[in-house]
Amino acid sequence: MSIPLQHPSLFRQQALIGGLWCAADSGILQPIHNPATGELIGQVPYMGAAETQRAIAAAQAAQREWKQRTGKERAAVLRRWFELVMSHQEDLAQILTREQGRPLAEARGEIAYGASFIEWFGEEAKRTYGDTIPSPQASQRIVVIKQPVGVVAAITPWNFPNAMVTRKAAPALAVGCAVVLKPAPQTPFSALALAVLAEEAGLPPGLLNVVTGDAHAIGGAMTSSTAVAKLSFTGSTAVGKLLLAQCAGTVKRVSMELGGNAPFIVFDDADVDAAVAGAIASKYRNNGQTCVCANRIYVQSGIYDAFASKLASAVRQLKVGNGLEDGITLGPLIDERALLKVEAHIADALAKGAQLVMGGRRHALGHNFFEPTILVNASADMRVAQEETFGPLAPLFRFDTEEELLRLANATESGLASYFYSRDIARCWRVAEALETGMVGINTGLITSEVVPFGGIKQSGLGREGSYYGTDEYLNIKYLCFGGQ
Ligand SMILES: O=CCCC(=O)O
Repeated sequence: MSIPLQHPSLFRQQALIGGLWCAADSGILQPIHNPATGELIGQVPYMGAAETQRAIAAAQAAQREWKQRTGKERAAVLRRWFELVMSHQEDLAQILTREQGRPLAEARGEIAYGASFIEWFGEEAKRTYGDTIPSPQASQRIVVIKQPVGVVAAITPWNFPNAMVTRKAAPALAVGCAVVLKPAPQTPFSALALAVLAEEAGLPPGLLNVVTGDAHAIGGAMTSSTAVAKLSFTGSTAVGKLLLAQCAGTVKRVSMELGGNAPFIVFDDADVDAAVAGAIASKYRNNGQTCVCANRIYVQSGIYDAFASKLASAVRQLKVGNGLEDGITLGPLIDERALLKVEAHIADALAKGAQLVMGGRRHALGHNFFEPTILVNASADMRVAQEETFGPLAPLFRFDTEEELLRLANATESGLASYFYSRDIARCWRVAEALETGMVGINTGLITSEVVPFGGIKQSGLGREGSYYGTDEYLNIKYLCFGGQ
């Protein structure tokens, strides 16, 4: 299958190690398919530990020189990278929609979102400020400086093939680190295209390496290497725990952006139309395949029926199909495993007393398409209450009091995002402070951008990405004590 691109060189079917585009040592290739059609898009090298170790060595060598550059010099390279990404937005979106499935309009949005991290962290490169601390000793002066951690290993997910790469690589490169990236096996082409543009922007060879292939072998080489100072991972909590355990052996710094189970709460005093619009944005963005997507929708009894009926009307307006076609708002799910999980959550909920308002089945279009689904009378004993569905399923739970709601919303090991709608300012503060999540949307269903600290508490992760807090993840703090003053 060929992709009609204005710049065909953006579609790379090789990995990048130390500035060289290369094949796997074994010569083995991994086929990549379009989730909307099943068609073969292309192939990437199926690499393993040996290639990863070479990428780490190349990164280590390149970082020695890169960390000596000024923040202003590094910022200039990132600025060029940002501009190139934006000027190739259409081609990058075409690649992204084919490998990931999201509608083209949404894919263009992701390219701009991804680029915003390059722009933001390029600007922050000039602001890795230190500190001075008044000394308790008259003869001493105390200064705090920040230095790049060194080589960063990054493992990124398939749900944001572009933006999760830049959200890790941009801050790392901005502060003087080098990166070895393993993109998700389903969506390697967006990451490889970003690397093509980084090269064109003048990023020196070896600073951004992209290794595709055997997740287990590549991850193992990354976590066991003493040359890798930091691992940044976005993906499931189960894999995150495994990587955390592997990183213990070399006491690496880690950032973990793991799974969520976001409550979306609508109080009786909410603006119901605004809450419906927020629920559509939060639940159906990327077809429900976002770690901050609403997973459990709690609606207070007084407006439960009105909300359910307005939500159903809004969901009926969504159009399922191949993301390359005009007017499509929901693409396919990523793979068969994703479909099976949505089906299992629906079957479990129906068996335990929920009722279907709409959807509930694989879509007539076949492949990985699923009907947008709404369930009412969901309850705490159902899998939809306890696990992230990661699909277009909106289960509606009923609650009576704020106290009951907080108990239900916080009854999970996840703590990534939460959302609620209310027009009572006192309640807004009270509930925002009581929700056990790293991020809270109040009267909004969309909460992410490059300027905010994205991240979770509980088992949703460690560390923050984006915002000025995001650079600290790639910096070591060093304190200097000047004696004899
Ligand atoms: O799914 C993870 C990222 C979601 C976002 O950045 O909005």
